[in-house]
Amino acid sequence: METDLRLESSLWIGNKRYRAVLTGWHLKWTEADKKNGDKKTVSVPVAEVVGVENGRVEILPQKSVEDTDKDFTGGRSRSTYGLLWSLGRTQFSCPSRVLRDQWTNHLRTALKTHSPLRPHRLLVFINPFGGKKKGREIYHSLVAPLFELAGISSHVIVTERANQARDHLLKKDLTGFDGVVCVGGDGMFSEVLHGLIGRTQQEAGLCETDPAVTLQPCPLHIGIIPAGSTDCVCYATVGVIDPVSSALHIIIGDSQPLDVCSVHHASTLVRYSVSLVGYGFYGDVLAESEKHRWMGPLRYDYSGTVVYLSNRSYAGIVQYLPADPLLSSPKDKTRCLSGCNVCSRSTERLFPHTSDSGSLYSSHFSQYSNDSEGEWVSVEGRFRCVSITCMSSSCARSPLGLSPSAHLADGTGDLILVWDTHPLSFLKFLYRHTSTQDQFDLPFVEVHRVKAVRFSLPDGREEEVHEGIGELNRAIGGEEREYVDTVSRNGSQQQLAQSVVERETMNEHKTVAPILCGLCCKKTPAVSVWNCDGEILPFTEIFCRIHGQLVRLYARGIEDAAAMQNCSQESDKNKSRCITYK
Ligand SMILES: Nc1ncnc2c1ncn2[C@@H]1O[C@H](COP(=O)(O)OP(=O)(O)OP(=O)(O)O)[C@@H](O)[C@H]1O
Ligand SMILES: CCCCCCCCCCCCC/C=C/[C@@H](O)[C@H](CO)NC(C)=O
Ligand SMILES: [Ca+2]
Repeated sequence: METDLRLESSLWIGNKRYRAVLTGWHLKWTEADKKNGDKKTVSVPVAEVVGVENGRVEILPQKSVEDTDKDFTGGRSRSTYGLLWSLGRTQFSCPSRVLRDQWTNHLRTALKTHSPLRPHRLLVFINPFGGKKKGREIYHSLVAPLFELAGISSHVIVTERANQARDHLLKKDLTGFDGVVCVGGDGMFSEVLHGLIGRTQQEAGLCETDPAVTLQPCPLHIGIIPAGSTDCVCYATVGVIDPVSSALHIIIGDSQPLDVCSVHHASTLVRYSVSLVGYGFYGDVLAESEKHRWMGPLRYDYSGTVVYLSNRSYAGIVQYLPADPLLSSPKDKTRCLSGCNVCSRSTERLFPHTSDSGSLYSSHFSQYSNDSEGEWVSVEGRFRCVSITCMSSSCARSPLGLSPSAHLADGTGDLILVWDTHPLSFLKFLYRHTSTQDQFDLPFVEVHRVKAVRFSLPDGREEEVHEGIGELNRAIGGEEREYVDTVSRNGSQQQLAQSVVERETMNEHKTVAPILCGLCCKKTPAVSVWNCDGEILPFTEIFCRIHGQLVRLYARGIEDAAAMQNCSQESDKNKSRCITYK
């Protein structure tokens, strides 16, 4: 294969002559008319070539093609500064048209051969109302031209309502698509996540509602073009919020597996999460921020302040199933970076090459109370917040995230327990998220690497929940119903998932009732709500299980930014070698 693709000839870039060689994995060109010691070589891995077109092509900001006989243009993804990528474009001139055609054909074949995960056809959902409402503009001006250069055909749907993307993925024909791209924020990603996981389980005949079932990993990749308010999933898997960098990761077919947490209540599936399942502070902030959506991304800062000042803590019982402490620890001060060893070893553990793949986990979860690999641990008390995160959950506000040493794809989540404490101590904890100071190095904070978590209220608290809701309903004239009514009325799992989401909207006043009581009626509520990747859950008592590597993103994890930055400070010669061979 390597020898079939090899091609070598003289090429011109501008008025300089180069000796160019395609070796299969790399395209290299070396200055031809200089003494050996002064010759510079540029080496581009074929895997990072975006596309090749005949003629002299300009791509951004607007595409233009000058159709010449002997020229071709190559686009490559290039690290401009640290984790930020841009499109590098080089126009080559050949001695003849025949040679030009040979170059473009060889390069295109090399792309197919050496980057098997490159998408050919993508389904794109744009949320026109996410973040600063720039989704459409971002896609059409920054992303579509790159997809076109890469020869990717995309079917674009601009959503007209919430949950349209999820419903489409659950019901419509997806034949021929290699991946699904969402242009929006974490909420839009969550829609795609639910649609794809649900569809995959439907087709595999698996019951999503049963937490003991080993779910089937999704065959389609997910790409995220960030255009939301927090864009935490993009930040934590790419390292920057930049639509062009994300588009380039999609084009070259980068593949990053991701753990997913399924959240259940009384034998029903409530939602999936990849980032934060948080009770207490983070739940309250979300509930408060929903009232101020009009503020855009600023609503979180405003609500964070309001909730902090209301100084709340909540009683609860947390039970958790610890992960194997020999594999990794949330306090080991490591970072999950591109090519992470802990995640790679987990791939072998999660998908062993046996005929009975997944058996380890299905047997492991068949009896929660009698687990053979570890014992459930139970703690009870008052908490400022209880958070479960499958990944670091880093974002612009908190560059190292909720749990800086969490792994994207190790099959575990980190449980962070913040016990009730003095308001200033809690502020210290929050503030440490914005710096490199260790937020776990505080006497009222615990962190555990876990496989499953159960949260329940101390005896008698459920009644207080209903009292709180009743109180508010009486105040606003709503009617009181049991949560579980709606759940038991639905037969199929898919209807169930949908009904839960729809019910959240319908009964929002009930789910946020305790919070509103706290803020408006100046009464500290007995219970908080759960924030599940930016959505409020309609239940307080939940069970969470982490499913290792259930989905794959078009991303490669965080590259070691320090190394990349050192790279960009080196000489040109070293720079190209460093970026190329890293
Ligand atoms: N056309 C639409 N009209 C109304 N809501 C929509 C539409 N399309 C998608 N949505 C919903 O909008 C919600 C928020 O969208 P999105 O996540 O893109 O932006 P965001 O909330 O600003 O960002 P983030 O989630 O990163 O904080 C999502 O939960 C999604 O279900
Ligand atoms: C006095 C300084 C206080 C600063 C407090 C900073 C705390 C930042 C922690 C940010 C964590 C973000 C976790 C991500 C959650 C997402 O899943 C979710 C959906 O987008 N976002 C939100 C805001 O709930
Ligand atoms: Ca994880």
